[in-house]
Amino acid sequence: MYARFKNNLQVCLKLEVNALKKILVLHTGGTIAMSENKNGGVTPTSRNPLDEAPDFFHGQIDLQTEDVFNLPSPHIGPKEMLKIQQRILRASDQGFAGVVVTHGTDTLEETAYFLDLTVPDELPVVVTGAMRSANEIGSDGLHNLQTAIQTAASDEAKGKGALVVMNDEIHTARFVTKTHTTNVATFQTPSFGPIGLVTKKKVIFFEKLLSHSYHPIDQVVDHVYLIKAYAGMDPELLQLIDQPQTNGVVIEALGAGNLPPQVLPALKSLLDQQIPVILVSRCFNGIAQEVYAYQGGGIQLGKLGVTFCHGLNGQKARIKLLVGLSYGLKGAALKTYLNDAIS
Ligand SMILES: NC(=O)C[C@H](N)C(=O)O
Repeated sequence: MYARFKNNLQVCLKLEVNALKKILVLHTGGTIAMSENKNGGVTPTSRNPLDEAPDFFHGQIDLQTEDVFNLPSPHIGPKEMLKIQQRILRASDQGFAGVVVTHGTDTLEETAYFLDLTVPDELPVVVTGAMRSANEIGSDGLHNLQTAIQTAASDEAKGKGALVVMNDEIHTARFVTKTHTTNVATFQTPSFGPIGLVTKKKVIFFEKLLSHSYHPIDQVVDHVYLIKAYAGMDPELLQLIDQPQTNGVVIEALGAGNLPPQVLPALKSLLDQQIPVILVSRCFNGIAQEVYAYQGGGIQLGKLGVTFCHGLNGQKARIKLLVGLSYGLKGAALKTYLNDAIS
């Protein structure tokens, strides 16, 4: 379906590229590969809209395109993420200078962070998508694809971990999140902001990555859960996942990292069985920390053995827990791995 685009598109970065670079574009589906039908529903089409991509760069980038699969992103889970990662790991041996992944936006931040945690950062990986399908007015797919390729081809993109490029902004996969259901400016990085911009003339980075570790896993564990705390939280939620197959749980806690006291017995039962329990905040900004000393407060939770994961949102912390467990990390090593989100 993508063959014509794949084989014919010899594109070039019209701006600041010195040598011909080999960039791999991996399509995985999402709105960027969809069109609106006559009833107003947005669906994957038999002819992929990206086939219509113009020759943006006039032969100055050696661009190769492949379909990994064509799925709406709510159909994507860790097994599909692993498939994308395995293809990217092969790409570095095949002489590609960078990889762009097109992806549905609903779970884009999770796939992007999975790639950040499992691919070495010498190979730029840039994930992009679209909020408007190909035949909607103001469709953003081709523009995002173009700017993502520009970013992947930029020398500065190396050593930054996986990136998300949408709406002319460059964000780290680690912290970016989808903040709006439909707006094209949906991808934002709470607390920190973007680390770069794609302008009409060039790709500009204004932040450096301080540290990056990766774990090249080749399988993924399952039964890693994500639960959100709320006022009057029912302990039954935690009791329900108290099962032999449970590998770990992330809780989006209240405020700075606190839980209602009535869930403590169920929480303790999980911890007594060495099931890792990771705490993040349900707040949009800031980090979860051991601050409060009342019952259910962060200090008590820390003493019980809960792991605080600083700065990640719930869905990212779940991906990190899943990657750590899939790599075989346990006990103190797993705790350190999850603590270290910011640095
Ligand atoms: N804008 C999008 O891509 C949303 C779509 N539902 C998806 O994630 O596949």
